[in-house]
Amino acid sequence: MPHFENNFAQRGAPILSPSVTRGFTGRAHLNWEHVRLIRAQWPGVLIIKGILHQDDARTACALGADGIIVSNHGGRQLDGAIAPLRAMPGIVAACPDIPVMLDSGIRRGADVLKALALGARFVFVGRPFAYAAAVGGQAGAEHAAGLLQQEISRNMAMLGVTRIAALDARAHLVAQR
Ligand SMILES: Cc1cc2nc3c(=O)[nH]c(=O)nc-3n(C[C@H](O)[C@H](O)[C@H](O)COP(=O)(O)O)c2cc1C
Repeated sequence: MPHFENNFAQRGAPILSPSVTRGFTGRAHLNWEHVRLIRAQWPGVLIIKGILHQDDARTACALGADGIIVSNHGGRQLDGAIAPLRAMPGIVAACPDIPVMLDSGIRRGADVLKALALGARFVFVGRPFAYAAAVGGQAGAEHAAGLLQQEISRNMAMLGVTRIAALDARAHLVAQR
């Protein structure tokens, strides 16, 4: 089983153990210097997840991130954190040269289309697939993926869009003030 390796990595009980205790002993030591060190030591693709502010996005780009996932971790961490969809435009503008991706709260095909229209190159889905797998195993997850696919296709038809690349915020979204 994979182990959570957040902060101070310690091998221990697997994530599914009922007796697992996760070590979040102090986070004050974490800063962008760690990203710089990781970038220097890791020659592979480096994606930074959890960015919600364009200044952080700019820093991540400057430090050599290959991609960003705009995410509030499914709204499970900082209560009141903004929705990734709201942060997207500023972050896409701040990082024009790397893929900007998004997760958190994607539940329907229309949510996927909104994220793509705002400039997301990929959209990820967490709990819906976890729930589907819990209920129906692989068939459940495939069913959930199929539902999303159908909704995306149907909504694109209703928008009059035939290609994902044709999605555009100005044409297909209305800004709320
Ligand atoms: C049970 C659970 C554990 C998670 N643990 C982590 C984690 O350790 N690190 C992290 O970056 N995100 C974590 N996430 C957040 C997911 O990676 C993802 O951002 C989120 O589920 C996406 O939102 P959604 O579930 O609304 O689709 C976790 C999510 C769930 C449901």
